[in-house]
Amino acid sequence: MSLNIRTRTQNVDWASIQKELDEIGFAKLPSLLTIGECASFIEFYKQEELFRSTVNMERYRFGNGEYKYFLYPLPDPLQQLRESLYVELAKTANRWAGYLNQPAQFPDHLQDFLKICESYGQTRPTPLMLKYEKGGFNCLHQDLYGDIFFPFQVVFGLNKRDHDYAGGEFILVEQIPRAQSRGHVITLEQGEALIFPTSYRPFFGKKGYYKTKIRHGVSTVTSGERYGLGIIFHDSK
Ligand SMILES: O=C(O)CCC(=O)C(=O)O
Ligand SMILES: [Fe+2]
Repeated sequence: MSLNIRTRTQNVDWASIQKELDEIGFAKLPSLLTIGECASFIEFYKQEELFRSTVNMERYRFGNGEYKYFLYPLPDPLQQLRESLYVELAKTANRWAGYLNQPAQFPDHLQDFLKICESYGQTRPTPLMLKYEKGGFNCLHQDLYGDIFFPFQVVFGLNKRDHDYAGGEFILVEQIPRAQSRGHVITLEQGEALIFPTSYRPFFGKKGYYKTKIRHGVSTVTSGERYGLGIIFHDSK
């Protein structure tokens, strides 16, 4: 039997992930979800009662595709992922705040961070699922839903690249002050995830650390259907 998701998350080599996050700002997680778990998330997508809203991306000119925000209570595997990933990433978030001479502001556990969100009127759940068909894409954006935001988010690939779909690479664009922007293209295998900055990262330059603004998106899906699971830690207004 496979270990529960919380234990699998704890067993990741976080020291090397932390190092990668410090060096390049983003890091891939090894497959945390089994193929069966990916399939059950794709099944969730059809169950309207699990979601609080559905967004047609074309309508808002966000891209071409559809996404749905989950309702509370989140499905158990998602709750486990959100809580256990938060514990590790809060360490990085506080370290990054230190690089930028800000106080450590992220509590050790998700439930305490969500209390801070609540005090700012951010109470609606933000974890989401996204679906793109041929021709689908997601414009470069940031997912900020109020004054409070957690500096990392995580996205999981739920189906098999170059089998269930083609194209649809994940894109990060880093806006470097007084310089040209840098793009990163990341492919996700089924069950793999990417940790990336929600808004900015501390970048070590000649005069110490400064912030580079980071936006993310998805390139055009050229065939098939691509499903993703996005874990955002701050709640929304
Ligand atoms: O579909 C994707 O991979 C993009 C996900 C995304 O924008 C998010 O998780 O915030
Ligand atoms: Fe996003």
